[in-house]
Formats: sequence, structure tokens, C-alpha cells
Amino acid sequence: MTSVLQAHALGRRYGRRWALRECTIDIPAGHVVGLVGPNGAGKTTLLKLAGGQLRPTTGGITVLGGRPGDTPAQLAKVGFVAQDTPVYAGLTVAEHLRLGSRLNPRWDAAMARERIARLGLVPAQRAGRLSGGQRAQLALTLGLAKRPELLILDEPVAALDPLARLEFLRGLTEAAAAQRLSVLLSSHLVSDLERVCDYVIVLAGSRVQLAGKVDRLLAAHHRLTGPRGDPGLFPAGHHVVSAGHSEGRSTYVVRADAPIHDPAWTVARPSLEDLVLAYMDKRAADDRRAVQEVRR
Ligand SMILES: Nc1ncnc2c1ncn2[C@@H]1O[C@H](COP(=O)(O)OP(=O)(O)OP(=O)(O)O)[C@@H](O)[C@H]1O
Repeated sequence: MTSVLQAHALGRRYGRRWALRECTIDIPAGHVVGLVGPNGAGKTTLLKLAGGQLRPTTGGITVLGGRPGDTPAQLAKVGFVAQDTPVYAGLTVAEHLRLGSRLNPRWDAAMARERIARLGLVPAQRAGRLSGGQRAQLALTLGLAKRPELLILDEPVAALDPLARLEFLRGLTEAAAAQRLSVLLSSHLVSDLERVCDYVIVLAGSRVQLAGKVDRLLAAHHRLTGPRGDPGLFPAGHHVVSAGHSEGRSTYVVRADAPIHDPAWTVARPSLEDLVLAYMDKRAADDRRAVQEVRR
């Protein structure tokens, strides 16, 4: 298995505050990876560490086998579309493409031109006059035409309406498949991630709470509903990730590798959203950590 990103005990501190800590992950190449977590969880920090814009405080990170941002060859392998899809307001669409061709050794001019034409962007139009969706598409085109092996996007669809988001994500997944590209993107919109990602990382409280292939994670979790019950009654090997109670009923998201056959509960597969929300809950995350730390 080739890794696109490996981090070991990776941490980054600003002053006395940890933005990211004890991050150990190994992401295989060839996936569209969704990075999700609440505000301030450390998503941008992790993406910037992967892009080489930040250096770690502790631990280490390698991207495509090299140290992020270390050499021109390493920089050429990684595309980075920062938050708010930055483009130069005063430059035209065509000037962005010319700039891209000058700055990137592997620039695919034909693909960039074809993509711009297909999207209906006018080459002579200044980027400052484009709509938010068009700006995002221009930024994505610049990222793709660089022909990176890994494309990192920090909340690329946050400002877009649902239709523009769909078009953007469709373009991204088509390009990822056509170019055999690995993609790492952060988003708050789990429904979007559900549509495009086959690997997910949940960050909460500056720590990785969950990471893995979506299908495997979904297969290893169960959503149990039934009369209000005591999670202490679950058999060994069942790990309660989150619990919710209302009107005498309880809902648990439980991690268990074997199927659950218990007539006391209605058992269903959780959605990715159920799973993400269960692991994102910071209080639950803290409780899980407390339990783990007590057990150590
Ligand atoms: N340059 C900085 N100086 C000081 N603290 C910072 C800096 N950048 C980020 N932080 C802090 O690090 C933590 C993680 O920030 P980060 O931007 O990585 O979170 P995020 O998950 O991307 O959040 P959001 O979803 O709101 O964009 C936050 O507490 C933030 O305040």
C-alpha cells in the first residue's frame, strides 16, 4: 500500500495552545479523503502541515514520501487550494492560467483551457467579477492543471449554494478519477463528504477521533435504538461511541466488529453523518479519552 500522508505523533502549538496534538495517521493513496470537525478542531492546521506552510511543533509528517514543502519536486507534487478559494481579483481568467503555467513545471495547459471552456468561464473576465462558484471553479482548475499527485482543499465549497457545491464536487471527483489523484478536503458539510469521500478523518478537540475507509467504518458501527437503557449492559467488545436520550428512548452509536443480535434494540447501520456527529461530540470525545486514560 502506498501512503499519501503519514503522520506520527504530529503536533502543532500556537503559544501555549495546541491546535493539533498526537496525530498519528496513515492515509493510503488513491482516495478522496474528507477531513471534518467542529470550528477550531485543527483542520486547517493539519492541512497546512501537509502543504508545508506550517512546521510541526512535535512529531513528524511525510507527504508522498517527502517532507512537506521541502524541495521544488515536493512542491510540484502537492496542490493546495486554501480556504476562501483565493484568486487574484485584478487578473483575468486567462492571466491566471498563464501565471499557473509559469509557476508549475507539470502544468497541463490543454486541460486548463478545456476545463475553463467547459465551465463557461470567459478568459477575458477579471477574477474579481466572477461569482463565488466561478471563483471556486477557477481555483480548482488551477489546482488540477498543476497535475499534482495530492490535491489539498481547505473548505472549498463553504461559500457555494447547493447546486454550485454539487457541480464543484462532481468536477473534483471526475478529475480525481481521471488523473488518479489523491484528494484531501476539509468541510463542515457532512452530506457533501458523504457524496464524494471514501475515506474520512474526524478531528475534535485538536485530536484525531476517527480515521479510515468509509465502508469499513460504517460496517464496524451500529446504531441502536430502544427503550431507555443502561450502556453498561452492552456485552464486552461493544464500545459506546455516543449516547442520546429522549422521551424514554435511547439511541447509541456502538462500535463492534461482530453483528449485534439483541431483541432489546432496533439495530441499524449508521449513516456517515451519524458517525461523524458521534465522534465529533467534544464532550463525548473527552469522556472517551478519560475512559482510555483511566484504563491505561
Ligand atoms: N496563527 C494562529 N495563531 C494562534 N492560534 C491559531 C492560529 N491559527 C489557528 N489557531 C488556533 O488553533 C486552533 C485550530 O485552528 P484551525 O484553524 O486549525 O481549526 P479549524 O478546524 O480549521 O477551524 P475552522 O473550522 O473554524 O476553520 C484554534 O483554536 C485556533 O484559534
